[in-house]
Amino acid sequence: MPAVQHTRLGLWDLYEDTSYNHSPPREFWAVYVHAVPFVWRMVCEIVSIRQCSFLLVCYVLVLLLSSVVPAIALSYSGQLLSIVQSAVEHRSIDTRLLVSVVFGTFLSSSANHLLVFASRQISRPLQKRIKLHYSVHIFRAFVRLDVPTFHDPAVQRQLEQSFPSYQQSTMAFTTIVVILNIVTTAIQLASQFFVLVRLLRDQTDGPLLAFLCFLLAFYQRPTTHKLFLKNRVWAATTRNEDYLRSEGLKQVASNPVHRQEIVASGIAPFLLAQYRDIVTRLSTRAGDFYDVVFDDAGQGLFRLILFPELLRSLPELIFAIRAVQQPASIPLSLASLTLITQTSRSFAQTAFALVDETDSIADTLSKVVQLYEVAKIPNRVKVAPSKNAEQHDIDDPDDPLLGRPFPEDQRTLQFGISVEFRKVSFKYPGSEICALHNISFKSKRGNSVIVGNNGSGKSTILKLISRLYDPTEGQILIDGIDIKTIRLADLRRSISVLFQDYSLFPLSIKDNIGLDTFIERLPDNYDTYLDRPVQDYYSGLPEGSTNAHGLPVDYSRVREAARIQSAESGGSAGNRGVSGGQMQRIALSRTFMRSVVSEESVGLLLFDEPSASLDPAAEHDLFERLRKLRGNKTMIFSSHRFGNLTRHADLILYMDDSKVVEEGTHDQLIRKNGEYAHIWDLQARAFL
Ligand SMILES: Nc1ncnc2c1ncn2[C@@H]1O[C@H](COP(=O)(O)OP(=O)(O)OP(=O)(O)O)[C@@H](O)[C@H]1O
Repeated sequence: MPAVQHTRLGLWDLYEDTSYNHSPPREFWAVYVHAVPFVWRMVCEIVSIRQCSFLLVCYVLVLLLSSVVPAIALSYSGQLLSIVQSAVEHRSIDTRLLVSVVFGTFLSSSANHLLVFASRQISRPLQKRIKLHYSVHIFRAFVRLDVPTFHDPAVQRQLEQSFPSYQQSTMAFTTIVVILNIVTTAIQLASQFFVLVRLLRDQTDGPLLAFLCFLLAFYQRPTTHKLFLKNRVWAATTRNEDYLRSEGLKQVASNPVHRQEIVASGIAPFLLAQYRDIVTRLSTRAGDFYDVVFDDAGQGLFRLILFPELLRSLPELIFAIRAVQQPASIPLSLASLTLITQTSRSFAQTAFALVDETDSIADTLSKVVQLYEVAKIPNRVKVAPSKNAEQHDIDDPDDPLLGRPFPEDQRTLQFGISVEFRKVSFKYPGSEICALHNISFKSKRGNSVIVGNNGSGKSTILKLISRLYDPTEGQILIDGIDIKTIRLADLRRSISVLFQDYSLFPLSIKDNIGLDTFIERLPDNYDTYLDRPVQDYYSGLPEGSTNAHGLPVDYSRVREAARIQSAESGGSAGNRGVSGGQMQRIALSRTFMRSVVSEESVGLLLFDEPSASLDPAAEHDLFERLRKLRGNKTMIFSSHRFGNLTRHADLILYMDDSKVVEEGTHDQLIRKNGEYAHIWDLQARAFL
């Protein structure tokens, strides 16, 4: 029975599923073994990128060459010291040997510089190509997710952790570098070990010292907090009201969306007082989760800082002790002692580097695994196997051919699509409240309107028809076919929808698919960006302050030169001077364009409050256009307004509290004299 362990860390509650906790050695090796196929896949992908195989081979060669240079240099400096020692002892010098050693030292140092230069020159284009390739991989990982999956906080967190900086993702290249570093450091270590053994061959304590350095360095790894072991499953949350409020207030103060409210209501001093109060109350307890975890990990510090230092001085220490114990066994000259300590130290440093890298590779490897695993997060909205249709082998849930083709005859779409709800109930993910409760209706081809109070479930019906979510219970039929069995791409192609909470993309109006007269008045017409997807950058001096030379800081000239709009000229933050109603018209145009351009493939149009932000003339115009556009297509509206829309509707659903309470045409519902008739009466009276 898997157990969840609860720990309090400061203000935070940590919940850990202990069934994932393994002993450290198993944990350590599992990361490596699990990562092998993923790394192999990554290397294959990199090699298949244009020119990357050539660059990669050059890069590997350069690194391999660089890894043996330190041993060669070490061997030359050893020989140099021997020459000095024999010169001191015998008062003579072998000039030819000296020249060749000096020349060799010069050559090895030049080779080192040259190789460092070459590796930089090769790594830049290699890194850029790999980065471009993986930016497409990451884009796909994001764009393929459906609504409930994407909005799941756990999935959001995984995406954040796997792609902390979307544009800057150099993960794959870093992995290659880390792996190659391990290989080259191991070669360095082996070659230096060889030089060391050769140099210390005649010393009684030489091999012992070398062995000791190697062993100690290998076991001396930095400690990791157990939470950051790669296979653990945990979540941390805080319920501290003060902390939540302080974070909320910080966002209120920093997010541009709230500025208008803060200024207009003059609440800045109130917010400040509130924030100051809370921060004083929280004092040092306030902190994000990772701050608390690192405070908790403090005890590893002694081992981390003190011990490596001790280890680095170990050669000198041992030799000093040996000198006291057995003066006859230690090297006699200072030159020999220097040679031994220098070589041992260089060896130990390389060994340390190897240990550090083995630790970082575990981290890197698990990121490679994440890079591929995140791209496979299963979507919640799945195509179900249908009884009558031929099913594909469900190996790839993203296969666009999965499911039943719809419609079987494309020509039928021009006559519209029927929609039927059978005992449908629905709760939004993570919500306990029923947004729809046991709803049944049949909207035949034609024009239906869903009306009702705020929060009664109108928008939710449209979201279920477009299969953003699946019902918690019950069944939805599209032209008599279970919606879950229909091929998703076909379903989406045949439905065009305008949501109440529509969003316009941070792209040009053209890209948003726009068609309206006010666009001509915008400075760049259709090319006007609604919201700039790229931020402008400014130097750190605040506008209106004075710099160190006493000059007032004014950005207007650089702004003008760079053609950057300031907030005053109406556009650096938020949308570029487009009103709410105009935004809605752009969104409507998008829906219209889809229906006009792909007239044959769209059979169902869904409109959620399409005229909420429109002026009366624009609203009239909208319904005129809809009438012309509609032909025989099915249209389903959700609306608060009763009027022409409901009067001519083939079916009206009146909703209250997640249920359909009345159903019929306008005349039928008026005759019934229920809720619909009551509201109609209220709205009509407002015009008397
Ligand atoms: N994403 C969501 N997560 C959780 N609950 C939601 C979500 N969206 C809507 N709800 C809840 O579902 C219920 C129905 O909402 P819905 O948006 O369908 O109502 P509506 O009739 O369209 O309202 P309105 O007239 O205000 O647009 C409401 O109680 C709402 O709070």
